[in-house]
Amino acid sequence: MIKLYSKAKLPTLAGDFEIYTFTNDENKEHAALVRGQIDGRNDIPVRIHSECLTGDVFGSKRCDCRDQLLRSMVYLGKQEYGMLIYLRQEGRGIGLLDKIKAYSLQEQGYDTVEANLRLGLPADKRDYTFAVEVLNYFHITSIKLMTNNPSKIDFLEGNGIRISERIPVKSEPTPYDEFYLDTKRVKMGHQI
Ligand SMILES: Nc1nc2c(ncn2[C@@H]2O[C@H](COP(=O)(O)OP(=O)(O)OP(=O)(O)O)[C@@H](O)[C@H]2O)c(=O)[nH]1
Ligand SMILES: [Zn+2]
Repeated sequence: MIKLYSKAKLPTLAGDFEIYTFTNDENKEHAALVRGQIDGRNDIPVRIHSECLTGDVFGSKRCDCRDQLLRSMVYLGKQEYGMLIYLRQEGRGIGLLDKIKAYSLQEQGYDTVEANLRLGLPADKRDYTFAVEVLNYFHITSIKLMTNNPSKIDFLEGNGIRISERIPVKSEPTPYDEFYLDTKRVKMGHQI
């Protein structure tokens, strides 16, 4: 169960948000960026973003994470109501240390899925329970989810959150992430 820990105003390059932090069973420093008075307000746009230090912070070209994060924030910054939930589950949940190991295997020709499996780790180890609990905290039962990932939709729908609409999150492919995006589409079912 989560419990509100702290909140404060957070003006950003993409607009004004409020940042909420919660204590949680995993003891992870997840956060939610909120726009407007969203309590009990259904069908607001929500982005659930998984941490990518290399992309989100350093601007790595190996993935489209930063592009998706910035585009989501710019979109949300223009809405009256909305939320971005930022989950600290780096590397699809395997953590930064093993993600970089997986990158090194990808340099030997494995794709993003094969590299995880070769390390004896699941292709995707993520869990969206915290996001469901944040939505419950705000008494929201139905959202417009900003994603291309069908398994995220399945998880939320399996946990009491209706997805009334899917808002695609586009990113501009580059020569560096073409193969990665292709693998996401072919092996992980992403609608890109
Ligand atoms: N293990 C591993 N993780 C990666 C790799 N590239 C990106 N990631 C992680 O993948 C996560 C983002 O997942 P994506 O598949 O890009 O997007 P998504 O959240 O599933 O789907 P969208 O909602 O459509 O963005 C972040 O946690 C990144 O750190 C990689 O090659 N290996
Ligand atoms: Zn990334």
